[in-house]
Amino acid sequence: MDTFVWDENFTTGLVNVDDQHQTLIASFNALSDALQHSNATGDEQALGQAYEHMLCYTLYHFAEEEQLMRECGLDARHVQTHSALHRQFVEQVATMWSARSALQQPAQSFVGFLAYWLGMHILGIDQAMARQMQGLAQGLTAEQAYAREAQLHDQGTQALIGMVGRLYHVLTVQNAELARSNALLEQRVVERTCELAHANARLEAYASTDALLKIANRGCFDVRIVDACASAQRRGQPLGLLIIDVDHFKRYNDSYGHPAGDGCLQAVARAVAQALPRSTDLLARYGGEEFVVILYDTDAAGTAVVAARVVAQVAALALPHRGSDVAPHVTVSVGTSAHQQVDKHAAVQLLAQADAALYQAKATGRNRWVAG
Ligand SMILES: Nc1nc2c(ncn2[C@@H]2O[C@H](COP(=O)(O)OP(=O)(O)OP(=O)(O)O)[C@@H](O)[C@H]2O)c(=O)[nH]1
Repeated sequence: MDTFVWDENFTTGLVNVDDQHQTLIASFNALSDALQHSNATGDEQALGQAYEHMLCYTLYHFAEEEQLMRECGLDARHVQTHSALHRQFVEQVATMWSARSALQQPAQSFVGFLAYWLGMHILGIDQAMARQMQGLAQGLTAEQAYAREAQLHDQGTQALIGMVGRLYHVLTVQNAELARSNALLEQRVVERTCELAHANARLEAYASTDALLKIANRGCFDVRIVDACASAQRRGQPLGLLIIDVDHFKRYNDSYGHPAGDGCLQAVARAVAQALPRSTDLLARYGGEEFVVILYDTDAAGTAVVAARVVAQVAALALPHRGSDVAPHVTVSVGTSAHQQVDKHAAVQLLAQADAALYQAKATGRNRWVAG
């Protein structure tokens, strides 16, 4: 549907100018269609082409009109004002075009601006140009034609035309500013969302990490073991578990003091982490001096290998422990469990079995692992 409809009042009587106005209106209407179309389909390429075409033709028409005015010898004051309006239009249209993505209703705003501007321009200054050209043809001097044109309009009409022109200018500037502040606002929202996501991630990590040992805490383990069982069940994969307890740790604290005990736990956590073959395995602090490890896709044999490695790795630390009657250094006991086929009760069972095995490891001399 045509946005801008030709009206006989737009006829200036200058054949070339009228023809060009008709072509210009056709290019405005084509752009209007492309805007509506791109709204519905997102086809930016056709829209860009329609805009380029409209702009090129506008520039061509303005240049032709300005040349015609000079050739006819119109009064310089008119030529100057008229050319300034052309330049203003090109600036305004470019501003609106670049800001259109931030406008509430880009198609309506943009096309509305084109239609009203062109209407005002043809009815106003283009008709004034045509009348002055007629004046010249009738033998008036450029100055006389210009003066007669001024008399044609009462002061109220002149002021009104001037005001409408200024109104367009203000509107365009405001639209551009609105678009800029919208873009700024959007950017701020993106930045704040990003900061919030980082803060949430930090909070989540903080909430699921043991402050002393910097490994997963009990809460994290409780969630992960349920997930691990569900995943193993779904994929038909085995799942292994270790519970690790530092031997005679109370005596360690008693002998070396609580801060040294903290350091010992940190060293043990590092040693256990080194004994874990896969980055997907989860080491967590189960409580006090107890650790727990989830071994994904690991059967009983694999679990036994890891358990043996944990016991050896901690012993290899050779951390002196004068209170221990097991060895002169810090040792751990490990209870293991592994399910070949995981079902929905697996988490509770794996923990109970590993716990019972740990008890056995303690009861049978410590510094060892026992399979549950
Ligand atoms: N330094 C320190 N000690 C802790 C921490 N958490 C728990 N403990 C201590 O660890 C000790 C655990 O002692 P018990 O549960 O009796 O076990 P144990 O002495 O290791 O003896 P077994 O397990 O039988 O070998 C307690 O004295 C707790 O106070 C901690 O974060 N830092």
